[in-house]
Amino acid sequence: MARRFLKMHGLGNDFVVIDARHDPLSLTAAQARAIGDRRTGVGFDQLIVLERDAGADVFMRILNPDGSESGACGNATRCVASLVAGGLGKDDLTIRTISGLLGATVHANGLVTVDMGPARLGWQDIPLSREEDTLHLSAAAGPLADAVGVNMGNPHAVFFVPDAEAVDLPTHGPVLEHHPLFPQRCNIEVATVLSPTLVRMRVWERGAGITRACGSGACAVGVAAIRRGLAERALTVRLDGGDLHIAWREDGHVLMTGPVATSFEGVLHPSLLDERVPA
Ligand SMILES: N[C@H](CCC[C@H](N)C(=O)O)C(=O)O
Repeated sequence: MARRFLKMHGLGNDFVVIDARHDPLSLTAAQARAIGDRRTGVGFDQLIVLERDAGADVFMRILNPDGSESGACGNATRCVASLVAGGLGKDDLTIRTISGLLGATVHANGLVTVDMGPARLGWQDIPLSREEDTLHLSAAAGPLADAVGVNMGNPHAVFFVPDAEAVDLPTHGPVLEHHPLFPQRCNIEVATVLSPTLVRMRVWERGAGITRACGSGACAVGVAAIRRGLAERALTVRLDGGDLHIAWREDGHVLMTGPVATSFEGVLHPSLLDERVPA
């Protein structure tokens, strides 16, 4: 069966969004990988499937290009909020993920704020494979060491470095993503504090590799910088694709504000959804 989709992005972190609220769709990991191939499929950093939810305006399922599922995607949550708000004719929304219920507000200027929920900081929350102080993780690769662990609905390890531009992420990112300290693998951020209100970051995403932006990663970087005493509770995080504004409230919730964009709409050819498609 052919399926309509939207291509959306937040700061160049791009998504195939399939609205399955009226026509349920259950995708296998192999189907997600097929759609995600940038030459033989459509290509995406994350595949988002919208479903109906009895207790929220919408449920969003988040799949990586390797077919794995994630509990959070900050940039896609902004895109989904903007899309669903338009359809429902309201600016304040609730969005459920497998990690919980999020609140979002679409502002008159088009920017969207998502309450990404509380940052979870215990070693079991990240999760780690053994008890460790999440302010100083033991996982290391090349020059990268002494990370801060943060769970934003998905796992993150933030490495502060003198110059984030100089880090060889294609080499060290996958080693750290698969480090034995992280039983569910990990999203890896390298960050340089430019001032107490401005942090530069680059990301190696679990299941996706280098992307131009990662919203949950920007939240994790903000929280990590604040925990280390390097930043104020409201700051700008500068990603390859642009800036996100992050605020860590006293109650633990992390607010993320940034832009959304729609680039095109299309129809998936039925062969991409064929179960026999090679993985
Ligand atoms: N790009 C997303 C994160 C995707 C997370 C995914 N790579 C994982 O946790 O496996 C964001 O804006 O937050």
